[in-house]
Amino acid sequence: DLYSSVVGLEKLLQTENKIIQIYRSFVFKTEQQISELKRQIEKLEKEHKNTTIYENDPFISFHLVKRILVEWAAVENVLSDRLLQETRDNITELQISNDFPTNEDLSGTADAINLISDIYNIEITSLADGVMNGIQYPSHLSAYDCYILGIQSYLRNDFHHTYSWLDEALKRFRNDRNTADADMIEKALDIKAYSAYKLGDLSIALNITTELLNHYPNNSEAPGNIEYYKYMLNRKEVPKPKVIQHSMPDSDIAYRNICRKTILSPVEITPQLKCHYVHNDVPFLRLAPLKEEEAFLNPRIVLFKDALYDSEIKLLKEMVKSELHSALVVNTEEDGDEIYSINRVAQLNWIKRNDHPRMRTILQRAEDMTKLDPYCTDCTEDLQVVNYAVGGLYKPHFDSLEDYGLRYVEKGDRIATLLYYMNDVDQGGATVFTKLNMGVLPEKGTALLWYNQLPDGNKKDERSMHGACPVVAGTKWICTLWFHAKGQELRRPCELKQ
Ligand SMILES: O=C(O)CCC(=O)C(=O)O
Ligand SMILES: [Fe+2]
Repeated sequence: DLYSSVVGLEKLLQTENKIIQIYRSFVFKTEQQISELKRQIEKLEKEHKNTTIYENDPFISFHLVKRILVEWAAVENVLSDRLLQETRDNITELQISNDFPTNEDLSGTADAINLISDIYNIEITSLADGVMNGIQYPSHLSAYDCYILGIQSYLRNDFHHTYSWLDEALKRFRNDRNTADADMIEKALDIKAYSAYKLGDLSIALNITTELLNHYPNNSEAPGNIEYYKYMLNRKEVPKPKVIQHSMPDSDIAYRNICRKTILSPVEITPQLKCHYVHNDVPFLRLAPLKEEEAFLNPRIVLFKDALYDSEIKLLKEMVKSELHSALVVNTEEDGDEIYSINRVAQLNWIKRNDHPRMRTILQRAEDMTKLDPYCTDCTEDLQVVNYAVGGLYKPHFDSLEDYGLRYVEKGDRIATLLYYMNDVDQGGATVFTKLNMGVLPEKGTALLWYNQLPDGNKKDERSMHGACPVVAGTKWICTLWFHAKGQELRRPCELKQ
């Protein structure tokens, strides 16, 4: 998908530019043809006007026949179909390229907007006004935009959002008659009524359909529907909503609740959280100590400031940019196969430790922070660089691979996660720990460190469940280094004790 990463969006922008160029070129060439056409018509018209049949001209018949048969025929050729065909071919070529958005991109962007509304509890009207959690953004949604979002939600059988978006679209069409299109309003009323019916509200469905029939007396469906709604209402049976309300797992509820909070660090423990400079007895760190900040005490979760430098961030982004691909997750139901999932919307790529000489310094600092060994084979995975676009998220999960079958056993489990934030996110995108009721907002250059295994290293720490809240505005870049149990035997026992 193109919409779910910054790189994809850059491609889309280039694609749009190509569309502009194709049509501009068509217009330019057509204008040239038109002026050539004018020139030729004027020339032949002049000759035509100068022709008098009764004049003493020996060539009169030759000229007249030649003009009509040869010269006017040539005029016809100036208007070539080729230009139109060429333009259509260029557009088709673009449409079948990988850089052209698909219907999935459109529904994906609509899903992202609906998700932001749900997770952050933002009213559709406020969202459409570009106001998100009290922040006014420069961009907003038109009546037509709301209509399209309504149709997209409808195609997903998501009648709640369909109803809200079409309601909003109709309000906006009413306020701005210029953009109102009669067919669109008719369709919006029709689907809005149907959504109300699907949501189990027959009287609203009846009201909207009556309004529909008042404005569009020729609508063929409305009379029958009105009759049906009246009949159902008279039966006085309370109709059951036809939509299945999916019950949210507890972890999702906790996730949503923490994502909504404005202060993510738990008030109860904030006064106890300390920050200090650490040198871990490393001579270099005595000169340039690490800045460590506690984010949680039990289990211990810490932040390191300046864990990644701006130049390194720039380098890492450049290294992955051209080859980002959609994130996969391990499928717990099917033998740990990797699958696409709505639980993780992001694009990523991996960097090997030998891909660039500067990886050495980055790993050196990782070692200083974690006191774990990042160099040995199987001690860590490659560095995973991830980009989330608007709506990008990672639902609550464990990094520990305990539940995912045997294929990871060789390396040992992921005992610790070191997550670097590569930018400040305009809004959203916090990392939240659902069992701990706390979260951390991305801050450029800062790294977050936590343990996924209990101190004895043999079992997943249930408290390590975490997720990434949806990005509301801007984009989010992170990179992650997972430390595996293998190779850490000498470092782990004492260091992970609390
Ligand atoms: O993006 C985040 O904040 C969390 C990412 C994460 O949990 C992961 O990649 O495993
Ligand atoms: Fe994770």
